Amino acid sequence: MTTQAILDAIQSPESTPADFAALPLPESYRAITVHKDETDMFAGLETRDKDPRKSIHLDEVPLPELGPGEALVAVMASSVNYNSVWTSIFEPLSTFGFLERYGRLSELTKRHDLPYHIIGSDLAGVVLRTGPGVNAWKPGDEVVAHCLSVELESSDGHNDTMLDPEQRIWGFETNFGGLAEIALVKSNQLMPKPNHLSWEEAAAPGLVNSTAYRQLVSRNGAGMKQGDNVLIWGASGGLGSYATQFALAGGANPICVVSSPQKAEICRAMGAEAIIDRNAEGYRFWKDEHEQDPREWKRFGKRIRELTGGEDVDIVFEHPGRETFGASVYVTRKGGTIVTCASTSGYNHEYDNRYLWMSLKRIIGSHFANYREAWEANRLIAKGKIHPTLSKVYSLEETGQAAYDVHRNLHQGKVGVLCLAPEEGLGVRNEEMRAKHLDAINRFRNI
Ligand SMILES: C/C=C/C(=O)SCCNC(=O)CCNC(=O)[C@H](O)C(C)(C)COP(=O)(O)OP(=O)(O)OC[C@H]1O[C@@H](n2cnc3c(N)ncnc32)[C@H](O)[C@@H]1OP(=O)(O)O
Ligand SMILES: NC(=O)C1=CN([C@@H]2O[C@H](COP(=O)(O)OP(=O)(O)OC[C@H]3O[C@@H](n4cnc5c(N)ncnc54)[C@H](OP(=O)(O)O)[C@@H]3O)[C@@H](O)[C@H]2O)C=CC1
Repeated sequence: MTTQAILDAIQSPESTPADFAALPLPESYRAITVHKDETDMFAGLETRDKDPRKSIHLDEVPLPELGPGEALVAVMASSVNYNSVWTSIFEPLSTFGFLERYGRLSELTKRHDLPYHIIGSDLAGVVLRTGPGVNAWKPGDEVVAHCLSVELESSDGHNDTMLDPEQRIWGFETNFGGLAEIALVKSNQLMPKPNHLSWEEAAAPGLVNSTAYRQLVSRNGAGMKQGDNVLIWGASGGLGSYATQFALAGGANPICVVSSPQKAEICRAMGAEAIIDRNAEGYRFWKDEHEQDPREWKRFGKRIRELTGGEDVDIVFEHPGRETFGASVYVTRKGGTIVTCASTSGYNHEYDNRYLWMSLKRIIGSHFANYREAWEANRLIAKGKIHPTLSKVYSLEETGQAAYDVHRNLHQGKVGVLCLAPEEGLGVRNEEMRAKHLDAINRFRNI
């Protein structure tokens, strides 16, 4: 049995749930992996010189056993997230440590502790099989998957599932991720595929859209409201391209920071007016490796005031980390919020705490999203209120190059990967709705 029969079933409009349930599953499938015995391959190199094209492999792997509460999904398309870049350069830690720790939890989780890690935290595809206890989904359902994996055996996670002590990011801290022809997920990761999008468009928003939603919109994050000035770093990147859309759709005023005129143009096309090209304006927040330059924070703050008519920002949408964090804390208005979900440029942040406490500012840590937040973020995509920001699409074989592009900041928005889908543009079920939003859906394409 090969994956071709699965693809044929997905592409036939006649296929029924019973047909999918009756499809024999293949014993193995193709998947993007990193290898445990290569964990030290980049030892001694600078972060920027660690090349994902060298560590990322396309392997034939055995199909994992399906457990209770789980689903096997035929993956039509996936996307590259920065977490896959981290995995591929083995920073800040090798993800094999996460798999080993997960493997110690139970007989079933032992499946994840393997000498290879199938990576990827997004997918759009079709449910093939569900395990015992799964009633909400059935074979043949067209789905996307969010990347929150939780056990929920402790009371701690029952207010907000992100607080579960066994909270993990699927395809980063668990195995059997989405950059593959078949993926293993918990059924409470599944959500309906937006029917006006192709497979690769539907697979693009998931992780970053959900993260930006919690970080910026949800009461668990900054709780953005109408009229807020929101400073968005990397506003045309993965997270930022969704944060910018949420700010605009929610009646806030995004101040978009980017690093080229081309990226500024993308933000303008999304509807943003206040844009800062950090390259053109040459901000140097650090004088050297050890000392920041508060005059540069002030110059940046003045520029923001010019763009807002004299106002400071209510919210900073932070993720670059060490390089920008001091400036982010400085430019936030009295009582405002810096909400952070990452530290791309370094996780040891420094800022002048006087500007935080004397001006009653708050720093909020935010990480991915709970199921409800991911569902709400996906619903906005399905309703055409927020759009995918897919720029370029690669084949599964080219995933190393796709990850390299993201690592070297050569990409725009999101980068897609075709898994089982033989070409782009398949899987659209609602052409009428698509036609209404076509320009917005294609805004990031091929730039
Ligand atoms: C959705 C997409 C997201 C992204 O893209 S995010 C970006 C990518 N992600 C990352 O870069 C994060 C990668 N992860 C990490 O770097 C590490 O993952 C953490 C630093 C977050 C955690 O480090 P660790 O060593 O795994 O965890 P510990 O909590 O330090 O646990 C080690 C031991 O320390 C004990 N411990 C924890 N807190 C305390 C405490 N407050 N007092 C005393 N001990 C403590 C624990 O229990 C455990 O112990 P025991 O080894 O025996 O199990
Ligand atoms: N905790 C969580 O749940 C999540 C965390 N993340 C993390 O967030 C980070 C960003 O992810 P994502 O948006 O997908 O990545 P992208 O690379 O797609 O976008 C990030 C953008 O940030 C800007 N940027 C990068 N470095 C700097 C810097 N030193 N100073 C200022 N701006 C910078 C760049 O834009 P420009 O050059 O135009 O300024 C870049 O395009 C990653 O570290 C990722 O692991 C991502 C998703 C979820």
